[in-house]
Amino acid sequence: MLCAYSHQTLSAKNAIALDKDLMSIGAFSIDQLMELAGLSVSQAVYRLHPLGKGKRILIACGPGNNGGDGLVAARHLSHYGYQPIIYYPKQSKNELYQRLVTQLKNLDVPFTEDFQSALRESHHVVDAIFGFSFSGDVREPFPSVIEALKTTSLPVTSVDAPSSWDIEEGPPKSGPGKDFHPTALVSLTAPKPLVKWFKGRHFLGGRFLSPEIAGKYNLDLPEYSGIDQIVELGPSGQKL
Ligand SMILES: NC(=O)C1=CN([C@@H]2O[C@H](COP(=O)(O)OP(=O)(O)OC[C@H]3O[C@@H](n4cnc5c(N)ncnc54)[C@H](O)[C@@H]3O)[C@@H](O)[C@H]2O)[C@@H](O)CC1
Ligand SMILES: [K+]
Repeated sequence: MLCAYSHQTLSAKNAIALDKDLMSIGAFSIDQLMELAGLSVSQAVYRLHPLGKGKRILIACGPGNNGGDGLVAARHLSHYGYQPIIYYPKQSKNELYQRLVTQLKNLDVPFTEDFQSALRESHHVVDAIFGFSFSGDVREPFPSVIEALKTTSLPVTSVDAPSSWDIEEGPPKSGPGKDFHPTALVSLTAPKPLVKWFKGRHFLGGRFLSPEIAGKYNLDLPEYSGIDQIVELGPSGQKL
């Protein structure tokens, strides 16, 4: 049964504030949060796209933490038996990301600079390009990548936000992201206001909220079951 409820979304401003609270009040390190976020994404891909549907998963990673979630998800997917391939054109020099890249190289996970060719050989795409800190027009080299995500016939799973969507206002009215509607979305911590415009399969992940922090942001979120790192929601964030 679907039942709508209030306070199920987090504005971009509150998502940033909550992220800081998780690291101060919550005493988490960014590595821990990214690991749990990426683990959630890997579980959503496994749920949506079991190994028998095809093993080649193209993971498009952006320059920030959304991209880091993609790198972590790729490592888990490799351990599950998938064959991830990474497109990561704007690599951060930050030590955290460099370690994530080394971990993937140690598993012989390939990196590519040719997104279009990799797309032709893949079975599923993970969009880990931009999350809650995206703003403005999409800058190079990502416009053609977003355009390809929009037109591909492959399923696309977006991490935290469909990349190029405004966190509050949803799909852009012009540019490469116009009419980009991914197959699935994994909202991290809590759905963002953009879910009002989302129509696909929707999961919540990032199982790290304490009652204190959830209460501070007045979040009324569903319970995770057993050892699951994800819980399925309605497209606009309703509890199922
Ligand atoms: N508390 C949470 O919910 C957590 C969130 N995490 C992830 O962190 C994400 C937010 O990470 P960040 O704040 O690093 O930001 P993002 O990863 O959303 O994006 C920031 C990067 O994108 C670039 N960028 C922004 N607008 C652009 C444009 N128009 N064209 C081209 N490049 C653009 C910025 O220069 C910056 O490098 C979340 O969406 C989520 O995926 C997790 O890693 C950890 C826990
Ligand atoms: K994304």
